[in-house]
Amino acid sequence: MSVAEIIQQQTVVKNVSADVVVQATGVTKKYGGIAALKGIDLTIHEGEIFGIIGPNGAGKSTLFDILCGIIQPTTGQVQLLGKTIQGMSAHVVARLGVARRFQRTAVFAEATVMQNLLFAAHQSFSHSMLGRFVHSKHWQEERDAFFSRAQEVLGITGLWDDRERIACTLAYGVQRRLAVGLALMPDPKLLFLDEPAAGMDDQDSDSFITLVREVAPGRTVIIVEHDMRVIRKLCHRCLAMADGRPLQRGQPADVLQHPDVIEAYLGAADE
Ligand SMILES: Nc1ncnc2c1ncn2[C@@H]1O[C@H](COP(=O)(O)OP(=O)(O)OP(=O)(O)O)[C@@H](O)[C@H]1O
Repeated sequence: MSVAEIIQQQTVVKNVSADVVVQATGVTKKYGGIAALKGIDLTIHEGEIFGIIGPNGAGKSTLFDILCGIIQPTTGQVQLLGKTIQGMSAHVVARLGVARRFQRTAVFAEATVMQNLLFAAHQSFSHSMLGRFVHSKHWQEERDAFFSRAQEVLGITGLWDDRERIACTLAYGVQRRLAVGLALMPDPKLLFLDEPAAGMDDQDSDSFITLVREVAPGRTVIIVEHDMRVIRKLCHRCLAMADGRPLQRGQPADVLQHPDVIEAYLGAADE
């Protein structure tokens, strides 16, 4: 069975099991006089790899930041994994099982790959410094758990042989792999990837697509991406935006050839 057939089949399965993981209703965002989002409704189901696309200034990053709780909408509501996230700090949202891989490479440059993963794990520590002394047995158990999780993530991301290498000495594509590894440390149910393929050549982006496919089972993945090749190959569905509004949504092949979407990209290119 071809990859396209597998994705097609997965899409059909997803439509049957309609467990909603992300629900945004009437989301708007104003920055002073600028309306970055003008009313977005969005439903994403468990297990989907969902893309958000659109020309520069369409509002993708603003929507993405709102969906993962980094910024609050001006009006409207967002539910993640069944919980309304209004008023929650990004840290509390993360505890729901949400992880974000940032647009920048986002690794600790002078630390080894393994140290990077362990730092990422410590950021999600359930004990404060005082708590670590009071619950030292639990802390040690947690630390051991982080170490085994880091080993798992090294395997998943194909970074085992690089585990003792200093992050800044890794090739660009490998650093990006590590950045995904950091986001995978808490084993999130919902994984947000912000322009993961930016700056990659076709070979790196193909290997990145394979990685995301491998880590996707059991999670929902949301990607903002300019590279339409990645969207086409990876996503089950996508939302195309323009000027703060939804333009089209559906399977990438249909959305990308829709005249309104083509027009939005051409219009942006003319500006
Ligand atoms: N912090 C901010 N303050 C003021 N205006 C903002 C801010 N963030 C975004 N905007 C404006 O909101 C609109 C949408 O921006 P946003 O970054 O969400 O678009 P985008 O689709 O992600 O664009 P790009 O692909 O270039 O990153 C733009 O007009 C932008 O200038």
